[in-house]
Amino acid sequence: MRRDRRAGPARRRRRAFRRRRRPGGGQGRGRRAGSARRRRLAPRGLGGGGVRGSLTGLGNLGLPVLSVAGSDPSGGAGIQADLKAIAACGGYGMSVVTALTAQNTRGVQGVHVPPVEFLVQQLRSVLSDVPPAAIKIGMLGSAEVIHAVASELSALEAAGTRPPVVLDPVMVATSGDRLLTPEGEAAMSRLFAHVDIVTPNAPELGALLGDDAASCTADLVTQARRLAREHRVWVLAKGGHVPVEATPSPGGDAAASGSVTDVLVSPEGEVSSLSHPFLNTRNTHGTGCTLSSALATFAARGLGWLAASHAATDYLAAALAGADRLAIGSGHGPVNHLGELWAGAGAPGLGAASAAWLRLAPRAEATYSTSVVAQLASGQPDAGLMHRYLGQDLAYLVDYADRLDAAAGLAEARGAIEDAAFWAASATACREEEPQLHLQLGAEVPAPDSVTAAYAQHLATAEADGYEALAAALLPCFVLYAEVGARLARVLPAEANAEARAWVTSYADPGFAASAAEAMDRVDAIAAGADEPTVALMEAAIAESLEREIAFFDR
Ligand SMILES: Nc1ncnc2c1ncn2[C@@H]1O[C@H](COP(=O)(O)OP(=O)(O)OP(=O)(O)O)[C@@H](O)[C@H]1O
Ligand SMILES: Cc1ncc(COP(=O)(O)O)c(N)n1
Repeated sequence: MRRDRRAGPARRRRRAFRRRRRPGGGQGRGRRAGSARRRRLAPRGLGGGGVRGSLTGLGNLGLPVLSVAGSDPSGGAGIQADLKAIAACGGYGMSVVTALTAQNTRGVQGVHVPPVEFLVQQLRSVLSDVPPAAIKIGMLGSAEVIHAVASELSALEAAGTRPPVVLDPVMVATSGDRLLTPEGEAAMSRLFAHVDIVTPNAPELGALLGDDAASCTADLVTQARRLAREHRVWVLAKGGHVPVEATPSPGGDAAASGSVTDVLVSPEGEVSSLSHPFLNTRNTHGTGCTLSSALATFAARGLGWLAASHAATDYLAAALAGADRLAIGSGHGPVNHLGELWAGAGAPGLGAASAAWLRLAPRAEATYSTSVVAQLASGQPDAGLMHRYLGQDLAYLVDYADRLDAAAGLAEARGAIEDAAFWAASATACREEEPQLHLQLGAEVPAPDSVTAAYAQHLATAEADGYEALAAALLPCFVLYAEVGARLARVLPAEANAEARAWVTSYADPGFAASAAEAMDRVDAIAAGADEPTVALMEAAIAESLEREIAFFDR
């Protein structure tokens, strides 16, 4: 399929966040969780707290959730992550800042804890005006801060107004940098009497118990039960640091194989496991912050701790699955907090072609199960299969280049000179450049088979429908190949053979990604000038081309 590496850089980065099917049917589970509303356990020692009801006309959306946490100026963790997660999960986020960090995706360069009196002032300002429906506590920084927060919570308890409280006992960042003084670590348990649920990761759980970090789920369960029993508190012990058997596979935004298990233990010692596919991504900065904020928000919305834990881990799994599409920073990037929303409802300003492609993302996942892509991902594609596929691709490219030229002609006729130049340059690359890969891999041009012919027929029909439909029909060949190239580059085994490596290198090329992004931008712009029926025609053409691509890869 054809894409052009010489067609110039994309003007804007493509915003292509794909919706990913949630592991284990997240929606269904969410619905089950919803039915658990009202069964939420009241905070210990309190008369209820609970759901505030539909005060706003938004149902149980938009209830205030307070994050008491540190600031991460790079936006992936701390209050910045919390506010995004709270919003994404349906809450109204508020934040009281405990500490400022100088950090980015590579690590923490500095920590500043402002005077504790000012923290107390912030808390009282917020609490006296906007009683939160739940509170999440994150980075505290020092023992002094811990004591101050404990006192404020205890004042709320005395007044009978403490809402559900989630404590993420943040000690060390993903980068390994310390976020709490040793005195603070020792003081952390002082807060347990004033919170409902604690969400330690494995090293934090070990530290809280004066034990080693759990190295398997069974140990995590044992330790979580101990903490829950000793402090009469719910414990959601996170399994992200517990070793997992993982082998790369292509079947996810980040490759998934094996699972990560979090463990929820009630104060009475009842254990529930929450498992999600392990995602082979380095973009895990702020997962703990995100999870605890989501948990607080679902509690604010009236879910019990088990239901809220399911909903929160499902949300996080989806945000993690979309993390690689954000591409923020050079270290451990953030999760994609709003990716599911953008994919579902669309994002403001998103072009019609981009939006159509986002909506098609669940369908596009089928690409990774096709014989050709799955075998390429294994690193050892069957030679016969590749020969057949590459030969048909050569045959396809002949026709595709002609259609690109046709698009150039139609664009020129309308005076769209830049579009015309882009399509024409793409056609040239399609004839002169791309087949070199195929020929290098030993392909010969055969007669088009029925799949290739059907794709050619679809492009011909699109051309007959007009410039807009043709441009739309040409698009998936660019963007799907760029996406497949990028994803396979992440999961290709080190021992991949030369054929797999050459294919993946070719389509993971940044110049090609830029061309695909430019194609998307141009088709978005074409759609922006089209009327509604034409946009509908374009959306249908994109969907049809995707089907043809999937069929093409499945030989
Ligand atoms: N690679 C992964 N794939 C899937 N889920 C993950 C992965 N890494 C972490 N998680 C999930 O993210 C959440 C946070 O887990 P983790 O044990 O890493 O906590 P944490 O150390 O507090 O997070 P952070 O990375 O923010 O420090 C858990 O729900 C865990 O299951
Ligand atoms: C302000 C702040 N709070 C919490 C974390 C922990 O998040 P992570 O462990 O993902 O770095 C962080 N890095 N920064």
